Amino acid sequence: MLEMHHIAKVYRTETVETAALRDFNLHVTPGEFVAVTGASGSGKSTFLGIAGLIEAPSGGRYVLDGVDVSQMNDRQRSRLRNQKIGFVFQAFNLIPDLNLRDNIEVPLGYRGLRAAERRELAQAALAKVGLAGRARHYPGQLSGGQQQRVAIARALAGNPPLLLADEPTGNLDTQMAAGVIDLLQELHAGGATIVMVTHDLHLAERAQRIVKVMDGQAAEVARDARLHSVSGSAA
Ligand SMILES: Nc1ncnc2c1ncn2[C@@H]1O[C@H](COP(=O)(O)OP(=O)(O)OP(=O)(O)O)[C@@H](O)[C@H]1O
Repeated sequence: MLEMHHIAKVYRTETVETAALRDFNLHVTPGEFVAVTGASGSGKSTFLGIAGLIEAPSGGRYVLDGVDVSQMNDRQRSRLRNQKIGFVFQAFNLIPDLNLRDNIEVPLGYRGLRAAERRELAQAALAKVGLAGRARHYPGQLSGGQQQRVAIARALAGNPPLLLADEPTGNLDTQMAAGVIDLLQELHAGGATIVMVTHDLHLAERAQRIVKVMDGQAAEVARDARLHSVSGSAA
């Protein structure tokens, strides 16, 4: 689904050159739920920007859902992004003046779907996240956890092969965060491929696999190490 081979990303200013990613390798297979974690400045956002086709890598090869996107220009990348990727952001990014159904329909419009089809997909996505009865409500009438569920519905409405989540519970209290992670786990159980960036190790534990970014490189976190780091037990 997502294959990164020796990805490099260098940011250059007049005086400084920063290697944000260097020899970054990651394979995510269809149906996996992967948490990407790491310290501040380790390169998580840079990874997400490249994975989400927002930025181009400086080097290496990135294959997304069978398509080599390494050499694509901005226009080609953004067209593919609409088809292949559903994004979930920390700040939900819902449009306050649109009701929930219209919020979900916006990106479906970018994909060229007709009105009746958009409506059907939006309603189905709302049902999937348990908010079918709220289609005409506005984001401001919902709790933060519910807003994030709508944002997840928006991300998955067009059935993109890959769901990318950037600190999806960062703006939520513990209980609401747990609900959002439950939902991601449900979607994963239903076959979705999910890559979630989080600095929170407890949340990362809820994923099927954890990858830690250190100094611009990805390392698998072994299961024993995970248990040890969270519970203090190597059992
Ligand atoms: N646009 C940019 N221009 C210059 N340097 C950048 C740019 N974006 C990121 N960097 C640098 O690249 C490195 C990786 O940054 P990145 O934002 O990917 O880390 P992060 O793990 O997401 O951090 P955080 O958890 O704090 O968001 C850092 O040293 C950062 O300063």
